[in-house]
Amino acid sequence: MAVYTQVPAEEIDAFLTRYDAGRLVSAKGIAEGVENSNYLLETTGHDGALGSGGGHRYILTLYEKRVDEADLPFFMDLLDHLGARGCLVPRFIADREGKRLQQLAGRPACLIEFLTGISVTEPTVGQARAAGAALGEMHRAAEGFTGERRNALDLPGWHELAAKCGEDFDRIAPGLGARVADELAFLDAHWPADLPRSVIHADLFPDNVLMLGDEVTGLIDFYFSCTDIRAYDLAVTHSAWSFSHDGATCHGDRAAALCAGYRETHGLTEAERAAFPVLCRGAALRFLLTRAYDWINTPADALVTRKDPLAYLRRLEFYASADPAVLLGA
Ligand SMILES: Nc1ncnc2c1ncn2[C@@H]1O[C@H](COP(=O)(O)OP(=O)(O)OP(=O)(O)O)[C@@H](O)[C@H]1O
Ligand SMILES: N[C@@H](CCO)C(=O)O
Repeated sequence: MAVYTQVPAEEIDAFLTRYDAGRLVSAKGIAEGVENSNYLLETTGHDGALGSGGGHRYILTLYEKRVDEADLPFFMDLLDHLGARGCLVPRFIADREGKRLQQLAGRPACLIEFLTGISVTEPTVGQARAAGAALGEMHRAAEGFTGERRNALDLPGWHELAAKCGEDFDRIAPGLGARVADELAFLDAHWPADLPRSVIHADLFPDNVLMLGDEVTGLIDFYFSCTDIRAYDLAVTHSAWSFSHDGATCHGDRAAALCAGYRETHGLTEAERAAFPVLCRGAALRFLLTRAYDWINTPADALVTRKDPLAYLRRLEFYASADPAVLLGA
């Protein structure tokens, strides 16, 4: 459950009066997600009347722990850029004075366009292909975007996170601290330096892709987007779409379809293909580390469901021993 900040309905209704969005009909806290507080709002629409197909929908997001308010203009500009180039991404909605960033219940808050679709929990091969194609389209559309944001969760950032977890790693699994230290040393020695960089999503998990059947209807949750190695985005997506939830099984057909979809809309250079296994190891370590940090620092009885760091240790071990040709499926 991720509603960290409870906002009374009257307060949301009063907040909406800043916009041409109508009056509040319903507000429901959204259980999915771990980072921010999200509400699904239904309103009467700006004419004050319920449309025949029901009300108008919006997402209300209150920014919590990892999103820095100073980064929000970067995310807003990026989504404007991508949306203007045909990507199905949600726009931040401006109030009557043109303001998109607000304060609500003491937190930075934004009203966001609602996109239809559902996030799949067990992607099919067709859905993995569509996700890969959507990632490639996003990378194409991002060309020419001039905004820059450092990836706080890059290799130096992983070192910092690992240092913060320290001795507590071994409370999650005996030997985990030593394994993380070994992997960091490997990545220090092998992380590629000269691959093409661009703005990347950096968290394109199935829960951040809205779909209807095999069709992508929206890419959401750009709050980790940043400037980094472009093919690292495909590695993150590979780690998120190709495995069983516990990370014990890699579904080669899904992985191959994801990469084929990406090739259809973007493609990889020879250097990106050669570096892909290392990029996948980095992606697996990134999510292992953030999950381990949250595991250690979130009380077991907190409202939010902690995600299993070991599901990413298993992915890491898979990537560390996989045949490179198998990873890309061709
Ligand atoms: N623009 C949108 N249109 C429709 N649904 C949305 C939209 N934005 C968010 N949602 C819904 O809210 C849920 C949580 O949103 P989001 O993934 O942004 O939250 P988060 O707390 O940042 O999560 P995460 O743990 O993935 O970082 C999504 O899974 C989706 O169901
Ligand atoms: N997608 C991340 C959570 C958001 O950082 C995970 O599954 O660990």
